[in-house]
Amino acid sequence: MTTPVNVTVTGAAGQIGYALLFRIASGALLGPDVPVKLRLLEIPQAVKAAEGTAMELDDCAFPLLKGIDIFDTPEAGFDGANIGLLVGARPRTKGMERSDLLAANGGIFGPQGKAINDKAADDIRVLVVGNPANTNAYIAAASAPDVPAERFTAMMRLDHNRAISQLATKLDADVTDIKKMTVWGNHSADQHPDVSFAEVAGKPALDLVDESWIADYFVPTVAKRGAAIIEARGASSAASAANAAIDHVYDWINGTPEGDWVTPGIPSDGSYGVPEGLVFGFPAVAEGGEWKIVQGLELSETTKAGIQRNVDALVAERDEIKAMGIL
Ligand SMILES: NC(=O)c1ccc[n+]([C@@H]2O[C@H](COP(=O)([O-])OP(=O)(O)OC[C@H]3O[C@@H](n4cnc5c(N)ncnc54)[C@H](O)[C@@H]3O)[C@@H](O)[C@H]2O)c1
Ligand SMILES: O=C(O)C[C@H](O)C(=O)O
Repeated sequence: MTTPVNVTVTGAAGQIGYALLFRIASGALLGPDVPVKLRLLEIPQAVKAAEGTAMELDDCAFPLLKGIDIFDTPEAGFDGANIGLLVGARPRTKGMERSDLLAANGGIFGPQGKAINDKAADDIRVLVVGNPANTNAYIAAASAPDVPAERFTAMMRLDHNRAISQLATKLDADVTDIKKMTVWGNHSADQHPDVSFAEVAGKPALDLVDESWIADYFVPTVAKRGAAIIEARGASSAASAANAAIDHVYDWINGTPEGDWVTPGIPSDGSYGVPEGLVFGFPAVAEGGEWKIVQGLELSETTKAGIQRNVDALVAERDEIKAMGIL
């Protein structure tokens, strides 16, 4: 039998964890022939709830699920991990400044990065979902000097999927007709959703929608969708976030379809003027388990400005965590 892949999920007892674990166990993360072992990492107070979720996973009798273990230290949770889904994070609570949020998450993603460095399998691939996802991924990567930085990624796929859905709705098109969508930058309201290169059933999207719709509806709707979901549900997105995490990892491992690209948050190699190392949403294809940034795109002034806005925001976060001595 194929050796099971060890998948560590942090924040396993949270709402994204609950939407994610059953899909991983069903084979959606890696494919219908790949057995998995789940390693659930939680804080001690939430271990009991994680045990409840594990009982439910058992009760599904998933053919591909070959084991579930629950841990409350990163060293144990990431021991032998092939895939790490870093979902658990410190949410912003009332009265908390942005710097407090960065400091609290630095205290989570620094030690988790170190544990990945020391304990994970050589082929470890990490997706950070917990916010602020791009900077948390940066902190984890910087805390794992022995792991290639490009193995640390942040989730921009939810923004990418939201952008596809908005364009499809506007044009009454099928989502599968939309290719080459891009969301540059940070998973925050600063992000720059970009239809410049998108195609709809083979036609340039820019020939089908006008500039005012893009600027006044599309960009703010996609960028503020997370807040709109919170407003409507009274809780942040969970199933759509879990779905995007599945899409990101599935494509990373199995490759992106020919003639299309997706948006992962990946450490910059300096492409498009983004400072090296910043974890940034880029148009990218996956081949042989590696993300490759799509090169040679001719950027409009609007796209260049959107990229710069995100660079400035992420550089500010990076400088802030360095000033706080987190790295
Ligand atoms: N990148 C994205 O697109 C995206 C989308 C939606 C949500 N998010 C973020 O994902 C994160 C999780 O969301 P949720 O709705 O599941 O939150 P949640 O509060 O329901 O669950 C978070 C879980 O993480 C656990 N946790 C906290 N610190 C931990 C640690 N050090 N180690 C292990 N587990 C820890 C908590 O005990 C809790 O069970 C949040 O930061 C949220 O903002 C990101
Ligand atoms: O958790 C949030 O603040 C929102 C989330 O990142 C989302 O985009 O849905």
